Order: sequence, then C-alpha cells, then structure tokens
Amino acid sequence: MVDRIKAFEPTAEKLFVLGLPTGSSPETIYRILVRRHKAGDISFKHVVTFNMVNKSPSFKCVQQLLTNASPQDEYVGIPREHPGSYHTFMYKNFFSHVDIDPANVNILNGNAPDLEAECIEYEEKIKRAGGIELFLGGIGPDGHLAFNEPGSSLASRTRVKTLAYDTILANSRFFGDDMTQVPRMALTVGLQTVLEVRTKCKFSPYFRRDIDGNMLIPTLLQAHEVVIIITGAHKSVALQKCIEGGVNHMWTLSCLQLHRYPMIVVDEDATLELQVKTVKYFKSIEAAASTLGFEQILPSTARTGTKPVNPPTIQESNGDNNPSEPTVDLVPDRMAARLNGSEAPVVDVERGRSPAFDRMWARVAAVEG
Ligand SMILES: N[C@@H]1[C@@H](O)[C@H](O)[C@@H](COP(=O)(O)O)O[C@@H]1O
Repeated sequence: MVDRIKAFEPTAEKLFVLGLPTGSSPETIYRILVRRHKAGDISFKHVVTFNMVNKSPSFKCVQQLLTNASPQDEYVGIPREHPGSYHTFMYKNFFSHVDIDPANVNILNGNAPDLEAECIEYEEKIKRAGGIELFLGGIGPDGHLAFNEPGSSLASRTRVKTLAYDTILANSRFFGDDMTQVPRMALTVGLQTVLEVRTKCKFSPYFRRDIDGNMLIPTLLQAHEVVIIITGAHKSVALQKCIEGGVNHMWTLSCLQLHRYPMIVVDEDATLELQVKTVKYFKSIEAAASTLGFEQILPSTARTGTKPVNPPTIQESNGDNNPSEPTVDLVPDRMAARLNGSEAPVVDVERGRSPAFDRMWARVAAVEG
C-alpha cells in the first residue's frame, strides 16, 4: 500500500483513492501504516478513503426504506460515536493517527434519513473521485466480502443488506457475545463496486518519465487492485470455495476470479482446506519470482510504466541474506518474525477516547460544520 501510494505521487489535484475495511484482519495493517507514517515514510494528506461497509441503519430509516419489513425488536441504531461503530473503529485504529484530511474520509452513514439515497450518493462519490485505486478487504467465515452475504448479486452496488446468521454470530463478539445486540442490517458497497476495473483507460493530465528516464509518457490510471486478507482455520472453507470453486454468489469472494488484479494474502491456517497442489502452485509462483530476481511487490514497471519507489533488493524483500536460496513469504515463522519484529504497536489500543481521537473528532466537526 505504501509503495502504491508513493508511486502514484498523489497531489491535491490527484488524490489516491483507497477502499478500506474494518474487522480484526486489517488491524495489523493499520498499525504498520501508522508506524510508517510516524516514521515520516508515508503521508496520507492526498489520500481519499471509502470504507466498505457500515452497520446499523436506525430502525426508523429501515422502516422508511422497507415498508413491508418487520424489523425485530432487538434492532438498535448505533450513532457513529458509539464505541462499536465503524466510524469509531476507523478513527481509533487509523485516521486519528495519520495526516489524512477528514474531508477525504468517506464512511457510509447508517443513520442517513434516506438510506437508498445515501447508497446511490456513495457510488457517485466514488465515481467522482475517479474510482478506487486500491481496495483492501477481509472476508467473513462464510466468504462474504464487505457485507455481501451469501446470495448477493454479483452485479450488486452499494445498498442496504440484511445480515446473515453466520455474520451476526461472528460479529456478536463485538457486542458482548450477545447476538440480540448485533444490528440486523448494514450498508455495504456491492460486489460490482469492488470489481469495477477502470475499463476506460483514462489518461491523466500528469506525465512522468519512462523507465529509462528519458521520455515523457502520460500516466495510465488503470491500476485498480483488490487485496484481501484471510487468516485462520475458520476461514479455510471460504478460501477453498472461492479459490478452487467456480464463481458463485453463495461465496461472494469468488467474484474476484473476474477481477484483473486481485491479491489474496493468507496465513497457513487459512489454506487448510485447499488442495496441496493448489498451495504448492501459489507458493511456487513466489519462489519463481524470487529466483528470477523480482517479487510480486508492485507497482510493476510493466503495469505502470514507472520504476517502483525504493525498489526492494532480493535480500530485503525475502528477509533472507542468501538470495540464492529464495524463500516464500507464506512460511508462518517468517511472517510472524516480520510482523513481530516491529516495535510495539503505536496505536493506542485502549477502548474509548484518547487525546488523538478527540483531536480528530474536533477536526471532523470543523469540516462538517
Ligand atoms: N463486514 C465485515 C467484513 O468487511 C470483514 O471482512 C469481516 C471479517 O472480519 P474479521 O477480520 O474480524 O474476521 O467482518 C465483517 O463482516
């Protein structure tokens, strides 16, 4: 993500558009991004974000939208300041700790007076921003992407979604293990929103030098990518269905088979249900790339026409002093060492408010008047 943002060279006129998830899967990523930011390595000043989902449209809103619905009594709306809201999650884990402009933060408003209009406007906003450059996501144990539950249309767009039993069960851990407290409905981007590739290869007014540094070429804005984090044995069936099965609306992550640039990052446990030959093949892709002296750390010169920012050496990218013995990032102790080798988390993990959090809310309030 850091490489992508740097390579894009965002400015006030050319913002980098990032799609972001909530959940436990991206927490480590947010910690690392905050650390890199605090180290002066990356700025989010010219980054605009769109969160994938939000929970808890209020009871009244849902009634307005779905006149025939009979929402259950336990349904409660959650204000965005609620400790369990996705607003709170994002500010606490990420936005409060980096230099992003709150005006560039987009999170679906689950308490909007007209939810359908809110969803339509969200899609419009994404379009106005030029489309999402990099979508980061996770999945539920049933293979759902964002809140696109099993059975979601593969052509779906941002909308109100009723949560599936599995999701309510999985999310009850954020509600004191009380399933009755988990909202029954959510707002979510659609599968088509995620799949949207920049089919119209737009040429930006920005020019950069070619890889030899001697010719000006127009920048091609088509590097729309999706990166999904999947960890844990409880998600291994979903990974298997989505990787080895066909494209199927019952396992909505499988829609990524239709995407040009998807990347799924997994740990060993998540691969438990995959065929050995599938795992071996994917590992061999990385091993072959390392042997040949490049890694699947993009931007690739082939795709963007630019050199990677601070291209990693083989040693750096493998974490290995002997480049003649390429290793694979999927090895768990290597992965663990890379993650644990970092300093203590810089994000304030205390639940509730912190000075940084308060400062950020003050900025949000100023922007929103
Ligand atoms: N809507 C979110 C998803 O976007 C997220 O990917 C999933 C997994 O969460 P976790 O990473 O905590 O397993 O949780 C929720 O259902």
